[in-house]
Amino acid sequence: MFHGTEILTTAQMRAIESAAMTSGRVTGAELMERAGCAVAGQIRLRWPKAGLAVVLCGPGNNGGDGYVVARHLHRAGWQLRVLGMDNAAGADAARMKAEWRALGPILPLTEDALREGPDADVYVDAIFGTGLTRAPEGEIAAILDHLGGSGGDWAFFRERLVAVDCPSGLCLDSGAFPGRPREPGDFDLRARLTVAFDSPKPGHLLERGPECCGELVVADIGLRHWRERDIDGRGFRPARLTGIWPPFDIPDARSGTVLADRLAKRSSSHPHKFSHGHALVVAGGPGRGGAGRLSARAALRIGAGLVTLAPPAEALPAHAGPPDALMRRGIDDPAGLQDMLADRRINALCIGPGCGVERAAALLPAILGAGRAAVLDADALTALSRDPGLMAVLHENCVLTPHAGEFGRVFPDLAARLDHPPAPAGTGAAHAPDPARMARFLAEHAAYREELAKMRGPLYSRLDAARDAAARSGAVVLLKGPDTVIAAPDGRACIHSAFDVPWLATAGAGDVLAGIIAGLLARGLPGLEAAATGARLHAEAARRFGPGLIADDLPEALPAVLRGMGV
Ligand SMILES: NC(=O)C1=CN([C@@H]2O[C@H](COP(=O)(O)OP(=O)(O)OC[C@H]3O[C@@H](n4cnc5c(N)ncnc54)[C@H](O)[C@@H]3O)[C@@H](O)[C@H]2O)[C@@H](O)CC1
Ligand SMILES: [K+]
Repeated sequence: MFHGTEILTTAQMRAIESAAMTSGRVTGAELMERAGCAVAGQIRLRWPKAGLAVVLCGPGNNGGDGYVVARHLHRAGWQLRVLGMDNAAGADAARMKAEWRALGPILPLTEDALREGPDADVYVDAIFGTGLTRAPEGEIAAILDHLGGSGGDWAFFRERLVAVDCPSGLCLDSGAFPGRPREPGDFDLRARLTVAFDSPKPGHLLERGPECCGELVVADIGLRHWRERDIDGRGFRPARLTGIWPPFDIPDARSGTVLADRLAKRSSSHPHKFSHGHALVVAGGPGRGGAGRLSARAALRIGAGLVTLAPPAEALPAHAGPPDALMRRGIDDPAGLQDMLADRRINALCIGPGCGVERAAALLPAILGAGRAAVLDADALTALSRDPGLMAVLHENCVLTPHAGEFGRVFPDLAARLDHPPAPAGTGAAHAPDPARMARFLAEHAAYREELAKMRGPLYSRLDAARDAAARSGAVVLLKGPDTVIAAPDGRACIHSAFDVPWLATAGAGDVLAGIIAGLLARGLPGLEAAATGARLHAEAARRFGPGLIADDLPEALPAVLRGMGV
């Protein structure tokens, strides 16, 4: 399975937490103590001199964490103003609240109380965490808007806001704010630092999450045992949702060495060019060649043993330039393609970049009919959207690489759900495991954990969309963006968050990605792994090159990336 940092949905997080507490080896109060202590520790690391902190505590366990933060900062000599609610729920949060009350007062959680006090050094947002089920309203919405800068002082709060688990109002399964537009909005809460617990959640990495969370620290609160092993030792790996290769400095990301292992295992000790596969890149007619050549160059650089570029015969002269390592062969029609595919050593195909929609539509049936690993990008996706019959021929070694627009063409209903997210009241109940189901989980955990991974948050997410698209098409779907989501038909999924390389959004970058994935497929990686590894290497090449990057630079940056990873 994939390696990288494991990501847990909020339902998985709750299940693991419940399993830990049910075991009797740790209590909810102990977990809360560890969580609050970790947040206070991170604050003290960044603000070594004790100052004034305002702690905003919501109605649930996120608020409970807030009272623990207040107590630890108080012990460290900080001045505190704690704002809380009357109706704190849950025994653990109530206990933490009472412990704080023995040390200091609790002011009402209102915008007036927040505004009345002096400016603080740190504002701790402990209003809502993984339990958010709907858009905040009334007084709490006013407080969150104020912290988001409705009073004109967003930069002031941005420097001082520390979020417990997430900025409140952010949905940790989707990275969007229920009740708000999906695009960046006025007064979105933006933290300087977010301290999450045990594992990142999808919402830390998708959509608005990375920008609004600020620096993300994932604190270990001692749940690893239950994440990796259930009480009878059979294993509770969150095997259905994993894998980021983070721009964040998450300590247990083991991606580099594991990737090296994976690629090394694909090479025999006496490598031959055919042992590294043969990729065929279908290119377009005269004047359209650049995109296909970018893909082909990338497939070569990532280590496919042989790469053949296949434009129409009349365009062969236009494709005569470097690299000389690239083979060329004209293919005019499906019969020509089938003829070429008689060579069984061609084990990975790439179609779409610069191909032209008509040509893609003509060749796609033969490409898919060959049953070999294939990347479908750009014009091939448009052709696919025009011929739903082709959807039935897709298979799990096909990788579809749509950006949002292409995704909307191929899966219009799923894209519409992303554009107009329903936010029905009470959907949160569906993603909070109830005690009876939890008991069943303890008996039949294997089936249940899969069910859990598929439970959804209050908003339809890019992760949900990619998974639904993969399940429907039977192919691996890589939904491109700064928050790329890669999903397999069986529900496995990866998120590759690369908000730190905005210069990767450049013409031709997608053609290179398609070529990298085709090259990895040729080298024998299965669809999901090829797509996720490709997304990672692609972003890493851009990161290494830096601003000023054009797509032509990406394949050339790959050797250094591979060297850096010990491949
Ligand atoms: N998962 C874990 O392992 C741990 C979780 N802890 C904390 O517990 C948090 C989750 O706690 P809870 O499940 O109590 O949930 P929250 O504290 O996030 O939310 C509190 C309650 O507010 C209600 N609510 C949700 N949306 C609302 C809205 N828009 N307006 C008004 N009320 C709303 C919900 O009914 C929920 O019960 C985590 O984010 C984390 O901070 C930690 O204490 C320690 C360990
Ligand atoms: K919070």
